Amino acid sequence: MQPPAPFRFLNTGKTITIPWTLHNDFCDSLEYAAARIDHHTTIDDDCENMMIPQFKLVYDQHVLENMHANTLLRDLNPGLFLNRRQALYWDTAFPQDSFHFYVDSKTTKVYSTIWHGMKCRPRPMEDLQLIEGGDFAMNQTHEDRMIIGKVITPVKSGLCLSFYIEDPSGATFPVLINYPTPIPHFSLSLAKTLANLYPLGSILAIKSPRIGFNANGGYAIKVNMPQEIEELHPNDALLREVKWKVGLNEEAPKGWMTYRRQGSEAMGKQNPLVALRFYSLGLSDPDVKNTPLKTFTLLLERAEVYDTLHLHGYAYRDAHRARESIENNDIPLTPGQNDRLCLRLAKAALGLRLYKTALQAFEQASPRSFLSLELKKVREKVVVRMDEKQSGAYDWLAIFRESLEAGSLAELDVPDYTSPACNVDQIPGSGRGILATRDIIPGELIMVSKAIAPSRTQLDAPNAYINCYDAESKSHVPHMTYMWVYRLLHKIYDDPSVVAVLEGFSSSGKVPSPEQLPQFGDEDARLKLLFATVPSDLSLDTFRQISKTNCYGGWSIPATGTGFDKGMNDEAARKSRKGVGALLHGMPAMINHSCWPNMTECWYGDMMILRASKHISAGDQIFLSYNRNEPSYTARTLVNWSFECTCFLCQADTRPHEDPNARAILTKKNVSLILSNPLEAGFQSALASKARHLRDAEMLEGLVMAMGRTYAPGRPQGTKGELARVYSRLGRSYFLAAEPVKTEAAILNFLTCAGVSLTTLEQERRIGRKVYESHNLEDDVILGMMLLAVVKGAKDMQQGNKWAQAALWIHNVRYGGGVALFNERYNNHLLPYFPVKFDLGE
Ligand SMILES: C[S@@+](CC[C@H](N)C(=O)[O-])C[C@H]1O[C@@H](n2cnc3c(N)ncnc32)[C@H](O)[C@@H]1O
Repeated sequence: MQPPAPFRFLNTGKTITIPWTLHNDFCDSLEYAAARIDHHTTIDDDCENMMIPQFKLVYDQHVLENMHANTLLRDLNPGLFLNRRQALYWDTAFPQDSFHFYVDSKTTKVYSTIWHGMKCRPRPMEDLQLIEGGDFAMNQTHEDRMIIGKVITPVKSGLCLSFYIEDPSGATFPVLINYPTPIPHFSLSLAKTLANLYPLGSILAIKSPRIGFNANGGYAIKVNMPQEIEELHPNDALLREVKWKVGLNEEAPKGWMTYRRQGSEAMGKQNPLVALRFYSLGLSDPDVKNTPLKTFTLLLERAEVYDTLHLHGYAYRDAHRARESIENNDIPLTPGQNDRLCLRLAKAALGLRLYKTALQAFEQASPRSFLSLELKKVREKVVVRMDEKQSGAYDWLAIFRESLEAGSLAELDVPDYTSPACNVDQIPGSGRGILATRDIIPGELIMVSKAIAPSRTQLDAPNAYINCYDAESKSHVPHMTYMWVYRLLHKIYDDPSVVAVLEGFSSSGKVPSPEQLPQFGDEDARLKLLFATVPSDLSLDTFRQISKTNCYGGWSIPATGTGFDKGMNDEAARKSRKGVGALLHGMPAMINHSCWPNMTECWYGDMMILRASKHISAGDQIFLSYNRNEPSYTARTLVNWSFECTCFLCQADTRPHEDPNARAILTKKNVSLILSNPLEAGFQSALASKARHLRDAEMLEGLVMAMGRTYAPGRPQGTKGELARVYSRLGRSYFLAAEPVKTEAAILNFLTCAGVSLTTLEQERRIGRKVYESHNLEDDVILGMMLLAVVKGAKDMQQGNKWAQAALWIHNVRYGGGVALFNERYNNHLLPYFPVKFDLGE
């Protein structure tokens, strides 16, 4: 009988030979995979161009998945394992495999994984049974087992981290680690770091291992999270009985001081991940385990590393264990040691936003220690945070600056806040929702909420597309969701109280009652949970449901407000904003949607801030727009919500005589004019080319007429968002063409169509401002008002100031922070272009 032809992997060109015994299964699998391909062709926005490779990988995945299920490794074709000699050869023969993790690549790489259930806590080694590699079955996660092996080849970092280990029986296995470090983006470019995390000769315990295929069609142990691997000290008690048949000599045991020094050197080189390895090795030294003061020292040092990595839960647990190791053995501490303990406890508690706990830590500190300055600084910050939590009076300018400093994945220690003016209640037809308990005015702060798990795919996995397949629900998991879940798992390991929050979300189709709301603010409960065993594991499917119904796509507030030069160019505006990614929030997830909302949201780093944008009466429901609160955002109507929106705007859109199609065609045809920037050649030359601006204006006036005819007669003026955009652009052309009267008319039309309601004379007298409330709080409304301020101010400075103050008011409703923040965002940008200095009041 002829052996079957090798199977060529579609995406790689690599081949494997299918043994006869499996040939029929294999062919069935192919058919099965082909039948399922349609199901897997939808991908998210980030990865449009990856359609075909992803498609092929899914195909491969199904083929492989169905091939050898439930078969023990020792029964499989041994040809698919490399022996030791081959493994070492692999290392030298393919040096080109050794490139940085993801980051060097110019093209997106597609990488497949199958995820079998989420482990919400790292498994302690005591719970696991030690077995040999041959006892594993294919494509199964061996929940209660672990395998021990020595690293016998240097680490290579291609699409995932890979190296070979040899188990005590002498069998070799490749190990593939998808994300080898606790914070995904740390995994990306640190080739040296990665090699140092798993050096030659180190002894690893791989917990709950799973056997799958590597890209060459051979077998490999697959690891998703770094917590699934633990390094053992050469003198570890577990190794006492282990007899190595062959293999490298393990790293000679070093004294604990050596590990400590190496840890501190790694920190000095700003390599916290390597430091973590050394401190952990030191801590697992049996000598250290028996000497409380050594344990204390190393734990505090490791806690500092965790703090640097923003893993405050781990930091707190280490500091707490350090304290216990001393207290349980009645060991006196020097004032210096005591204060280091207090500082570590307080910093970790601040990071976790456990302010009462942080204050308690300070109480133990001595008043005149060498750390007193640092302790004082941290204490002051804690006091400010407690105040904010109590009163809702935040220093937005300081928080804004902090969010910029901390970069695009800023994780701030700002407290959450929910105004007493609102309450969660059951809403017929839409589950839980939030009602106003009293009248609320525009600009009132309603909620502040830190994201539970921020994730940005561009940062967490640049140039990579992860094609994840959930083995439990047998379905494909979008890349964004996969990355978010990955981060969320780290958050759960760090702070298990997150699980309690997740359980409060409507994830299973049935909506929990308001009483089942997770307790977001209970510090004592959170502290207790930090030391509790997380009971349940959540399935990837549950995570996916939670992310689908409750995640917001956030944009952190940019350093500068949109000025005249940036205009309304969507693309430019998009680039200038920093996407925070998929964000899950606690309380804000209780808010229902309306395309005509009465609230506005913004983000400072991972903090979501919600303020009322309109007057809300007691008993009214408060709404957010899950899209953007700009009526001109036409994509709004294309979104396929899982519910029918019946808001004012959707009603207007579906009236008889509306012609949204004609409107969409007109917008599309003229998009380059509407979105063009009249300031392309700079402010001065733009002012000089009056004729060009008048030509633009003429075309825009024509567009206003044509667009106007697409709306049904009697449609409320404030819901004509597409028209608003045209008017806004028209206003800027007239402004540059030095046509003040026409500028004023165009901008006033823009504001009306954008949903800004201006005050009547009586209202203006009463509340002292030009704007009563506004549906649209985007930056171009602020810009429009500033232009109006300039043209009005040329004739009447008082009127000019009023419009400048209106712009400030809009800014303040959305972002808070008053004149100080407005100046910070506009002073180098918009205000210097104007011939007059406005009195912004306040
Ligand atoms: C972020 S949650 C809002 C809180 C949710 N009502 C609850 O009880 O947990 C989003 C979900 O609420 C429901 N929802 C939100 N806005 C709605 C609306 N305007 N009409 C009907 N259902 C809505 C939908 O089921 C949606 O998937």
